[in-house]
Amino acid sequence: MGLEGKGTSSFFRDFLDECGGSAVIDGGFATELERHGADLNDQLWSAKCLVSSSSHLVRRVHLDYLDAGANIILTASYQATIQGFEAKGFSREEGVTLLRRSVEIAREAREIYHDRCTKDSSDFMRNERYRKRPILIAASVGSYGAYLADGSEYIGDYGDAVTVQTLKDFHRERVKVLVDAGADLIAFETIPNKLEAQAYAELLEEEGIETPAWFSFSCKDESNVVSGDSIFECASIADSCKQVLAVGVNCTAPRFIHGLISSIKKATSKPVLVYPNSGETYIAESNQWVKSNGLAEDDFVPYIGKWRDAGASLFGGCCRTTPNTIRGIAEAIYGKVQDKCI
Ligand SMILES: C[S+](C)CC[C@H](N)C(=O)O
Ligand SMILES: N[C@@H](CCS)C(=O)O
Ligand SMILES: [Zn+2]
Repeated sequence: MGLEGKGTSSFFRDFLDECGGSAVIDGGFATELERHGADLNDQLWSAKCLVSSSSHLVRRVHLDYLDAGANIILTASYQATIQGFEAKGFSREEGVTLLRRSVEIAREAREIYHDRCTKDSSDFMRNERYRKRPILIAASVGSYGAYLADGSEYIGDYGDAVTVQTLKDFHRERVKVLVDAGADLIAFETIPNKLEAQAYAELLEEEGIETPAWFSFSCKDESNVVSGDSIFECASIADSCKQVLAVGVNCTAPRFIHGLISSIKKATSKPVLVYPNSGETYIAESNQWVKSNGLAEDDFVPYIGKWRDAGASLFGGCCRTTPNTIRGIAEAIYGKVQDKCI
C-alpha cells in the first residue's frame, strides 16, 4: 500500500478503516532480538543485526510479530545511521545498503507471511477481519540520541551546540534512503524533545517527502516528554506538519499512557498511537533493564480498551514487550485469532 495520489490523511484513514478503526503495531524489536540470543551491547544496538549474518533473525522477529497479529511492523533501522555505520568502519555506500536492507527484510517478511496465509487451505484464521487485515512497513527512525548510544533518547538534552539544523543534517540522507527503499511510512520514534520534532517537520517539508510519517515521543510523566518539554507543545509541532499522519508515545511506562493520550488529544485531531515499554528502566552503560514500579510486560493489555476509549487508535509495545503482548492486543482488538497461519 502506498500514498500514490492520495492525501496523507486519507491514506491513513483508509488504512484504519480497513483495520476496523483500531490498528496493531508490533512490539519491542531489539529486545526481542536479544531474547533470541543476539548480543546488542554495541554502539549500533539492533542495527548490528542488519549486518548479513543476523538478517535471518531480523526476518524471524518480523514474522513473529506478524503471526501475533501486527498491522504495522517497524524496520530494524532504529539505530541504523550512515554516521554510525561509518564509525564502525563501513563505507558510506555500505551504510546506505544496510539501511535499505532494513526495509527489504521487512518487506520479505510480509511477503512470506502473505504467501503462507494464501497457501494454507485449512480453516486457520477463521476470523475474517483478522485474516484480511492490511499490513504496513514503517521505517524506524530513532532519534539523534539513539545514535549517541548512551541512553540520550531517555534524557533529551543534546546541549547547546546541537541545533535544529544539526539534526536536519544528521537525519536527511538516512530518511531519504529509507523512503527510497519502499517503506509505507516513516516512524520517527522515541523523540525526546521538541527540537528534534521541529527538525523532522522541517526536513519532511524541505525534502518534499510524500511518504507519510508518525511522530512518537518518549515521555517521563503524563504531561511531558523526557527532556521536560510538554507533550502538548511537541504534539502541536506534529499537528502542524501535513506529512504527519499520527502522533503518539512510545518507550514510555504504561502508567503514564492514559494521561498522555488526553494531553495529545488537546493538541491534535490526528490519530493517536501508543506503544509503551514494559515499565522497566534502561541502564545504557550495561545495556540492561531494571525493574521500576511500573506495570510489567503484558500487564498493560487489559488497559487497551480504556486507552481506546480515551481516544487512541493504534496500539503496540516497545522495549521488553514480546509477541505475547502483541497477541494480547490483537485479541483485544480483533477478538480471538489464530496465532499462526501455518
Ligand atoms: C531505546 S534504548 C534502549 C536504545 C539503546 C540505546 N540507544 C543505546 O545504544 O544504549
Ligand atoms: N523500534 C525500536 C524502538 C526502540 S525504543 C525497537 O523496538 O527496538
Ligand atoms: Zn523502546
